[in-house]
Parts: sequence; structure tokens; C-alpha cells
Amino acid sequence: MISRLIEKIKETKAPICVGLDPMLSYIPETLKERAFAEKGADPEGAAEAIWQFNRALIDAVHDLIPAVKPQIAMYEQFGIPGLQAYERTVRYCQAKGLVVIGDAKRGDIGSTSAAYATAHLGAAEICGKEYPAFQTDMVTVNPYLGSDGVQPFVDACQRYDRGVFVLVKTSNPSSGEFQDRLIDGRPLYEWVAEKVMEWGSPCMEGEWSNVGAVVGATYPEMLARLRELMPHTFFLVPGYGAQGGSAEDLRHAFGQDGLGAVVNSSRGIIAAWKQEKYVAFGAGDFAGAARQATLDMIADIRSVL
Ligand SMILES: O=c1ccn([C@@H]2O[C@H](COP(=O)(O)O)[C@@H](O)[C@H]2O)c(=O)[nH]1
Repeated sequence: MISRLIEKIKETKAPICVGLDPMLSYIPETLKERAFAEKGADPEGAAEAIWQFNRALIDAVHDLIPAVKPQIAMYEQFGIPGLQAYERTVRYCQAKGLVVIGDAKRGDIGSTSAAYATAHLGAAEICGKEYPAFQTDMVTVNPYLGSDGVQPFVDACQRYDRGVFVLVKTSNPSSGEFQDRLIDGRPLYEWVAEKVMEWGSPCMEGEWSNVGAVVGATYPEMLARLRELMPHTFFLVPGYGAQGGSAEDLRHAFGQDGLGAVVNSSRGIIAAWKQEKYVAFGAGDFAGAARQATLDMIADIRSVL
């Protein structure tokens, strides 16, 4: 799967992914009102609004980008209708040729992780027949429970040609509380990085592993250090844009060939119509604003490659 992502990055010359994190407050009132009138001002209506919002965004940007990253929490909050909107979004993106990175941050004891891996990357077997659930191309994984919690995802990568991004150094303000703690003189995120390379070594596709790492743009020195430590691990880099990460902060995420990372922006793209810079598009052309914000992000990132 990582080679497919890399092919798409080369094709689009855009090492970015658009984060599909549809909060109701990002959805223009007219679209929401229509969805509520049709399905009710309830989770069904919210899920319908999300789906219509996402479809318009995907139609507007799919030719510019290699991948999307739907954040499952934004859908889960609306229960089953929300998860149906998630699944519908995943399928629609895949039909448009996009690599879909499900941001689910799953991880548990081995047997439970196996069920999560089945849900997000594989297929459930019932009476000898396989039934896929979300079937995303890649998924984010929380390594806090250790190897037995991660291995089922790695196995699913091998069996179904999928990929994972394991949390190594996250972009949020408190990420250092645990991740930067020194253990035998080295920060915890470096220990996790080592395990990520070990988990990923049987999953190489050419130069890169199907087991990647999440490394935040908001900690550029650590990002540079991790790039050095993990030469064959592809990075998913959140934190650009709304969280303050800049293109300059990303310079060291990439190798000489301009590969090595896919940078995410969610609010910065999907809620662009609410920003001063894109206000001329108006709520009626929220998708046009998202397209322009995507083009601007691509140009910005290309400037440091
Ligand atoms: O370290 C991490 C890991 C994941 N995320 C997720 O990425 C997006 C960021 O959204 P923005 O609107 O571009 O800030 C969101 O889904 C997070 O859950 C992250 O930010 N940092």
C-alpha cells in the first residue's frame, strides 16, 4: 500500500493529505438546513449533512491530492448514522482513486487489536465468507499497549496489502508529558521509533515500509531527528496549518528525492471558507475555498522540497 501512496504522491507532486474532520460548525447553514429538512435535525440529519459536505469537498480536491485522512471521531459522535457517513466517505474517496488513511488511533490487547484490524483494514469471516467493514487503505495505530497490540495491524497489512501509521511523536501541546520522558537517557518517542522500525521490517515495499509513523509538524527538531533515525519509515505529519506547523518546520521530514512524508491539514482546508483569506468564496462556494486552500498548501510545501 505504501508504494501506491508514493505513486500517487509522485503523480500529483503533492505530498499532502486533506483531513476530512467535518464538524457541524464547518458546514454552511443552507446545506445543514437542507439535510435536516430531509432527514431530521438529529444524528441522521447530521450524518447526511456531513456526507453532502464531504462529497462536495472530495469532488473539488480529488484531482490535486494523493490521499485523504478522515478522522473517525467526527463521525462516531453521531453514532451509527455517523459511522455510515464515514463508510460512505471512505468508499467515495476510494472510487475517486484516493488513498484513505483512517485516523482511528486504535490499539488494545492482542485479541481486541485483531478485531480492530479486521474492522479497519481486513474483513470479518462468517461461515467461510469474508465481510469487509470500513476497509480503509491505512489506519493510525496507538502503540501504548506494546507489540502484541500492534502486531495484529501489521499482520493485516501483510494479508490485505494495507498500511498503518503508528503514533511516535504527536503534534499536540501535551505530547511531551509522556512521549518526551527519558528512559535510559533517551526519550520515549525514540524507543517507540525503534519498535516501529522493527515492526515494519518484514513489511517493506522497496525502500519504504507499510508500517509508518505519525510525527507532528509542531516539533520540527524532533521531526528532523526521527527522519534521521527512521530512514525507511514513511511519516504521516499532522499539525500543519491550524495547529501552527509551517512549511519551514517540515523541511527535514523529506529526503533528497522529496519523499518520506505526507502532510495533513484538516481545518485549514475543509473550513477554509471561514478564514479571512478565503472569505471571498463565501459559504456557497466552500468547496472552491477548499480547492484554493489545497493549491496554496501544495505550493507552500513544494517550496521546501
Ligand atoms: O499527532 C497527531 C495525530 C493526529 N492528529 C489528527 O490530525 C488532524 C489535525 O487536524 P487539523 O485541523 O489540521 O489541526 C486531526 O484529525 C487530529 O486528530 C493530530 O492533529 N496530531
